Amino acid sequence: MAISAYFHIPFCAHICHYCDFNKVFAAGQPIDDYLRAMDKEMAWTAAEFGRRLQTLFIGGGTPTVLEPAQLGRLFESIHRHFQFDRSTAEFTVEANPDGLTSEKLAILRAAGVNRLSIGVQTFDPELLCAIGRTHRREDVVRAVEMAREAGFVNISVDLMYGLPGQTLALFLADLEAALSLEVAHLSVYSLMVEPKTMFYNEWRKGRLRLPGEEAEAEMYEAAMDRLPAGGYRQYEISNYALPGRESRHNLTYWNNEEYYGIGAGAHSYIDGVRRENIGPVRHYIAAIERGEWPHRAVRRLTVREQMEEELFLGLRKTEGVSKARFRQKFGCEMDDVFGAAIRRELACGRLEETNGHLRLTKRGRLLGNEVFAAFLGEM
Ligand SMILES: C[S@@+](CC[C@H](N)C(=O)[O-])C[C@H]1O[C@@H](n2cnc3c(N)ncnc32)[C@H](O)[C@@H]1O
Ligand SMILES: C[S@@+](CC[C@H](N)C(=O)[O-])C[C@H]1O[C@@H](n2cnc3c(N)ncnc32)[C@H](O)[C@@H]1O
Ligand code: SF4
Repeated sequence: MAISAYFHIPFCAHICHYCDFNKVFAAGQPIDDYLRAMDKEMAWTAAEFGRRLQTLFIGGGTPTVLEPAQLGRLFESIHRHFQFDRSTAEFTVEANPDGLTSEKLAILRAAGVNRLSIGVQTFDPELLCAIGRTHRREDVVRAVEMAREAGFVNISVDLMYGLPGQTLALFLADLEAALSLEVAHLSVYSLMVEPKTMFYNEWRKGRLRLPGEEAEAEMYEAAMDRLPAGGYRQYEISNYALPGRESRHNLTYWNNEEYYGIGAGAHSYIDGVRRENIGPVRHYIAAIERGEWPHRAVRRLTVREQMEEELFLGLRKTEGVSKARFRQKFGCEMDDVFGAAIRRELACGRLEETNGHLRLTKRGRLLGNEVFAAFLGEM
């Protein structure tokens, strides 16, 4: 059976003030050793769990900071260890708007990459500076143009809201600018202030001026109104797509299906077991060079935990969780397991039932975390 695979490239040319993903400043890093270590992890993974892939996602960090020759080696490894059908597999690479070149884009296309996810966050020059991004609005327009010239049709753009100093008016302007790009897919994330980021330090010192909960909710609602008016369907709490352009890779996560995670800090889910790889680059390389799987944590989920994940991940999708799929996977009814919490959330209008699916209402989407907390409280 074909499966999804995530490949992590933890290097960035510059570190953004909000980012808590597994990444390091690229200069001086043992990138070639890292790619060799990934090659081994790919070989072990393919031998143990199978070679056939249906979706591939190279994320980071910034995969496109790799030099052309390094990108070539990464793709050579992927093609040597795994098999996928170029015409049907979804193959995404993440990129920043600056630093993308037509040479790199051509290498991606030649390797079978057919989806490009560009991190834009905002188009406003002052906000870009405030969050530590190095690109300008012109870079975004040029990156999208260059990607199209290279043959990319399936392009996605990430935006963020709730940024320090961001107003509803500024965010509405970002939505319009994003719409004018006419890309296939938009992800719209609310800023999370996470430990070990520059923003967290400022926030602790009381120096980070965030828009506040109410303004943030208004921005979320603005996206939920404006993007569908532009032809995009919201298919997940933070994701919007033109018809047929939903991210199949990310849907494997929300459908609680299996995936490989290769590289430092990558997560995988296979046969009911979640694994998290070692994060620090040198420790990851050292484990592999000793001939050991680079795992930091391995946990077999109980059936109960698998059911909870089916519910929580599935509720992120606009269509919700399918009751029939739940029955098929677990041999029992969702209502028998979570009945009391479901009934309460239905009664207060944060959940609804349609076409055999349980899903968040529009209000529920706004209060997503509270709904999840209500379920967890019950458990
Ligand atoms: C981890 S980055 C990797 C891709 C690429 N380096 C970039 O910056 O676009 C992927 C996306 O995660 C989102 N992101 C990162 N940190 C975040 C945070 N603290 N809160 C919300 N979204 C965040 C951003 O929208 C970003 O585009
Ligand atoms: C925030 S999402 C952005 C996706 C993008 N909006 C899209 O539609 O393709 C991607 C980020 O999630 C993280 N990520 C995704 N899958 C992962 C996995 N299996 N293990 C570790 N990190 C993962 C990576 O940091 C990656 O840069
Ligand atoms: S947001 Fe992207 S470019 Fe910025 S530090 Fe995180 S991974 Fe690197």
